[in-house]
Amino acid sequence: MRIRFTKMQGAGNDFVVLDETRGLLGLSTAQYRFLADRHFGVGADQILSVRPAPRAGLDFEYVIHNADGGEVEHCGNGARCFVRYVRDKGLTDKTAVRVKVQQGEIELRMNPDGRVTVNMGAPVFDWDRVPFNPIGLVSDQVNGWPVFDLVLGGQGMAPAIARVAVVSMGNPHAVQRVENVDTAPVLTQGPLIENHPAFPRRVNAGFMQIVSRSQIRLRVFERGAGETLACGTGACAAVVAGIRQGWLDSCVDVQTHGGVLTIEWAGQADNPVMMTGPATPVFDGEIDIPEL
Ligand SMILES: N[C@@H](CCC[C@H](N)C(=O)O)C(=O)O
Repeated sequence: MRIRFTKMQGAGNDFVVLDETRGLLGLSTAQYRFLADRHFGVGADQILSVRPAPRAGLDFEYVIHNADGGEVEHCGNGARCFVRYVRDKGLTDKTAVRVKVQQGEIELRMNPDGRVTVNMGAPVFDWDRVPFNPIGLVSDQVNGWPVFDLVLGGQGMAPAIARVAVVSMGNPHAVQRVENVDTAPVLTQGPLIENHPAFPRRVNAGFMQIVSRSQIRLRVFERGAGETLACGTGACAAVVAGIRQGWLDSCVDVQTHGGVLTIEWAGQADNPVMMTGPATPVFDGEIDIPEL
């Protein structure tokens, strides 16, 4: 099967975007994995499939698959690329669109400066909904906010403890504070946190360096994709965790290896998290996808 695609990136988190507004392509898990493969396919952290709105009042639905082929609930950088894509391709001329993702509905707005603002919805702290099982973990409180010690041990590494705050932005995140993201153990601890048994659907592992009350540096080892140059939901989760622990103000610039995302959160559980950042097309192409 030969399909058309658009390659996009948002702060260096890269995507293959597929137009399924006129019919589903019916790709298998292995075919998503093939598209994401940087040697045999196009190469991407995630695949975004744009579909028609499932009900009146919505403009579209978009479905997200990680590079490992698994479908996921949410993707912040992908949301910004999605809205740029539907406008560039003439699928809508609206500057504000409402879209269904797996875990709900989100609103997106194109700004005059070309950046995109996404209302990511309210963070979720209900452990069952993350999902997260804290039973048996040592916990503490920072500014009245619970943090948990994950005991990590892998082949060839001394046992380590990662003290994480847990939050869902529709998808699960475990965020720890580090002195310096450049030397943080992202590649050694990341896979161990991702697969820690306290997270039954695995988790995205964030490493946050506080620069000031309005600026952090962040690296994220993403579930199903490994370390990416930026993670939008990870940036939201880190800022929420930093505000809750008393370290950050309500508007924070998040410096990632791929660019800056601006995150705003008023601090109450039901306040939505707003994310603003870039969304850039890279190229259009066609590819033959094997039967997999
Ligand atoms: N890169 C994304 C997050 C994509 C999904 C994530 N890997 C997960 O499995 O939850 C973002 O920008 O938020």
